[in-house]
Amino acid sequence: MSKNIIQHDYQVSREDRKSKNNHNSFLIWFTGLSGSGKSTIANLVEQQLFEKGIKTYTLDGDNIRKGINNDLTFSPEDRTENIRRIAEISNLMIDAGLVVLAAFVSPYKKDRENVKNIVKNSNFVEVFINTSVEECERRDVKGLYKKARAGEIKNMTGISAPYEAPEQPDIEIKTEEVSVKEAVNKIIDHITPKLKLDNE
Ligand SMILES: Nc1ncnc2c1ncn2[C@@H]1O[C@H](COP(=O)(O)OS(=O)(=O)O)[C@@H](OP(=O)(O)O)[C@H]1O
Ligand SMILES: Nc1ncnc2c1ncn2[C@@H]1O[C@H](COP(=O)(O)OP(=O)(O)O)[C@@H](O)[C@H]1O
Repeated sequence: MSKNIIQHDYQVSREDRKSKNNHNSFLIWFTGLSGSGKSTIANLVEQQLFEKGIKTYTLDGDNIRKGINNDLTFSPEDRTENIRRIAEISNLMIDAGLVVLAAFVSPYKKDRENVKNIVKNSNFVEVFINTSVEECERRDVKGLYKKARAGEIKNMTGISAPYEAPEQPDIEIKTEEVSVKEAVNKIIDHITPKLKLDNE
């Protein structure tokens, strides 16, 4: 089927959009357990970028799993499809000239590798929000761990489903050791050089 799909080249290119925005576009991918701190940190990173005039957009479970991916469960296969679609959406947004922040548990290494392949290595910054399951369970922001322990939620990452930690993330944040502010600063410091256009 795909052999009959012929890509149309449009006159306004990704490069044109980047130079109009005066910054590069890429994907900052936050992975970690539920309650690890992905949304808290991504939200503050986006605010700082936004205030500097950077064009951003954040994708997270709320706007994706309630919308375009509302047909998907937490089975391994559906998580893979969830992450694949998010990667494709991110790729379009990168094309549109945005700095995309994506905050998903994304527990499988092969799925995160697939994201990197879809958006291309140079457009992918992996941020591992490394918080122990004990701490996430203690925080239990949404009461999900309690439900998982009671057997009301199956496939709960960290309890009854695996989390494959990144081995060489671009950035690792141990939230039990650093404050939210320190975490945000570390990420901003890492991505600031990446924002600069190559011809500057
Ligand atoms: N079984 C199970 N395991 C993990 N998480 C669960 C589960 N059921 C519901 N939730 C809630 O869904 C959010 C995770 O969705 P994601 O799309 O990020 O998951 S995944 O990347 O497809 O694994 C996750 O959001 P965050 O807490 O923001 O990570 C949870 O609120
Ligand atoms: N250093 C830290 N970094 C991020 N979150 C932290 C930190 N210390 C405590 N928290 C708290 O942990 C919780 C993380 O929740 P959330 O950001 O929704 O996680 P996730 O998006 O990974 O599910 C928040 O209540 C946040 O205030």
